Amino acid sequence: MGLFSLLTQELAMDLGTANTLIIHNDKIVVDEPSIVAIDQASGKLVAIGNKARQMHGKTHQNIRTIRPLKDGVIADFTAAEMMIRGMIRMIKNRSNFLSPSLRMVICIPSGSTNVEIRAVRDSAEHSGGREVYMIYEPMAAALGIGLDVEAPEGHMVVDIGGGTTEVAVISLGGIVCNESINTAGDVFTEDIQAYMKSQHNIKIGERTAEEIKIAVGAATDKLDNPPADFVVHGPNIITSLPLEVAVSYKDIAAALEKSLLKVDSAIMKVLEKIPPELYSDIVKNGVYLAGGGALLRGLDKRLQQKTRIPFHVSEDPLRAVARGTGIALKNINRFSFLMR
Ligand SMILES: Nc1ncnc2c1ncn2[C@@H]1O[C@H](COP(=O)(O)OP(=O)(O)OP(=O)(O)O)[C@@H](O)[C@H]1O
Repeated sequence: MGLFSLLTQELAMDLGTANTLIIHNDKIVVDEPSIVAIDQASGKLVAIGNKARQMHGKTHQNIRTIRPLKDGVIADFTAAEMMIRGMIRMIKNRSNFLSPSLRMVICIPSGSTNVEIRAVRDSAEHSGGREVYMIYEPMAAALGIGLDVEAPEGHMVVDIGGGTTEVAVISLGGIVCNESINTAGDVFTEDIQAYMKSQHNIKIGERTAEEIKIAVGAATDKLDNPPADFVVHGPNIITSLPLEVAVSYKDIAAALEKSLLKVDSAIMKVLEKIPPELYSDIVKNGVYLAGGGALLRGLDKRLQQKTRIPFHVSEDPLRAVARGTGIALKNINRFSFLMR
């Protein structure tokens, strides 16, 4: 090990609205929900990641759970810094991680403003980052999927995260055209809460709605292998008495339809903007789906039917962006032109 590598530690971070992943030495060393629990009186950190998530919706007045990111960008600076610091500390606890000088690559939504980018950079620097580089999420997703982003060939990626859906066409190491909308996993979860209230008179929390989405979430009401119904318990919104409701994937497809139409429309907008030479590459190569939203059952089939272009769900879509950020870090000189 050279002196440089002893003095400089490197890590790649997928700082997401829903989940934060850190790659160190080519391994995912942190994979935690992006949430912290704070003591209201002292302002001190009580829990982070999974532990804080377990408290979400169950706290008393002295403890507040905060998700520091909203719509893909930092919404609460103090909480974001606490979270980044705490997650970096998790690596230190797991290994002999020294951080005299920390080099970090962090991904950011392609629609970020300069102020939002500055916020991520400041938070990373305050958390110990000496050299901080940024890479746009769709570019990281494409690298993580294994696409040759430098080739003179069009690749299209749709990354449906917790806060944003990013649609981008990449060629020659750059984003040729893109759309970024705030309709993604968090909105799908809210749709399910609203649907359960309006259709079944049952009140459910964010965590239960997310469980339903994972268990029976679907983008179409015609699935070849439908999942079993998911049974939900909660209070009747009128009587407050306990209710039990069996939710089917068809219910969830109906609940998500309005939001999925917005995703369809973002994809159509990008397809309309693609230069013809790249369009034919995309028809040939297909479009890659990444992010947790890619796991919605039947989403690839739905999009394929709407566009008549093949859609592929990438391998381990929840980790594609983190993998790509790690690849960018490992090849920092080669990919410096992809970073800010
Ligand atoms: N099996 C599943 N089906 C549907 N949605 C899922 C599934 N698993 C996870 N999700 C959703 O995926 C979202 C998280 O995805 P991901 O980790 O890619 O987002 P993120 O990187 O944190 O967010 P962003 O990129 O918007 O900042 C959450 O809304 C989560 O509920």
